[in-house]
Amino acid sequence: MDFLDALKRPPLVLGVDPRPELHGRDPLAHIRSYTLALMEALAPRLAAVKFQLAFFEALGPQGMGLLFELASGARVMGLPVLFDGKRGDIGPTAAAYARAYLEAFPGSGLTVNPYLGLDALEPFLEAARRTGGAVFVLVKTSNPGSGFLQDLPVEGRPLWERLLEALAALEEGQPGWSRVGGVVGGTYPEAVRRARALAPRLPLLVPGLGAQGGGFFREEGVLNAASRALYYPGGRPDLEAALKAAEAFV
Ligand SMILES: O=C(O)c1cc(=O)[nH]c(=O)n1[C@@H]1O[C@H](COP(=O)(O)O)[C@@H](O)[C@H]1O
Repeated sequence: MDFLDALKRPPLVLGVDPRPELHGRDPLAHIRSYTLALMEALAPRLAAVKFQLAFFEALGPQGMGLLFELASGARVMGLPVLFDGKRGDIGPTAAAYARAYLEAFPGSGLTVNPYLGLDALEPFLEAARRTGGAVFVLVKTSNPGSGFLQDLPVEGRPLWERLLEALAALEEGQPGWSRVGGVVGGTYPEAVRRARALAPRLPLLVPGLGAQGGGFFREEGVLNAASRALYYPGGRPDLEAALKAAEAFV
């Protein structure tokens, strides 16, 4: 499955960030059954499922096994899988991260961190080209302090805009959507619109919908991601409420 197919689906991404304390006495078993049921119920309304690696890593080795099972389940349901790991390192290590999450685990998209520079992004991009994947680079993140580095002026423009333009240049000359995307927080609506205008061929992952106060964007190529607002509507696992929440968005 090519991750870019996500862009032909409804523009909503289910974020899976499981908190074991909300899942009763056998949390892993409940996270497994709830997530599978939720993905199945929401599938026609979703572009993709985004698994936040930190929450699975925090569950230890069994959590990583569960991640593999749930990501495989999503693929069987025909849903593109995005791993949110915000990885980034020197070339050979970046290549190992890319092998891990775009090949060994059944993902086809991965979030990455651009702090090491464009050469360090290349192994991710190379893996994405080979596997039909996509790489989403942190551009303007949703958190209140993101401006400290990301808004720094560079030749009169915010750093994140310069980064976005450099990312757009990576896949120049290729037809269709780029395999490099940008992450722009929905808590900064002006930045989402500006990013859409500056890099029209880049898929944009826009997290922050709902719980962080971010809105829903209908611009082409925008994937709106919600974790708590969809996975724990009302603050707990609730299939019916999640379906209603998804219906309200899409
Ligand atoms: O890359 C991300 O997905 C991401 C980028 C960003 O700028 N802000 C952000 O919140 N995220 C992730 O999106 C999810 C947001 O969760 P909710 O606030 O519960 O919807 C978390 O998994 C975050 O790690």
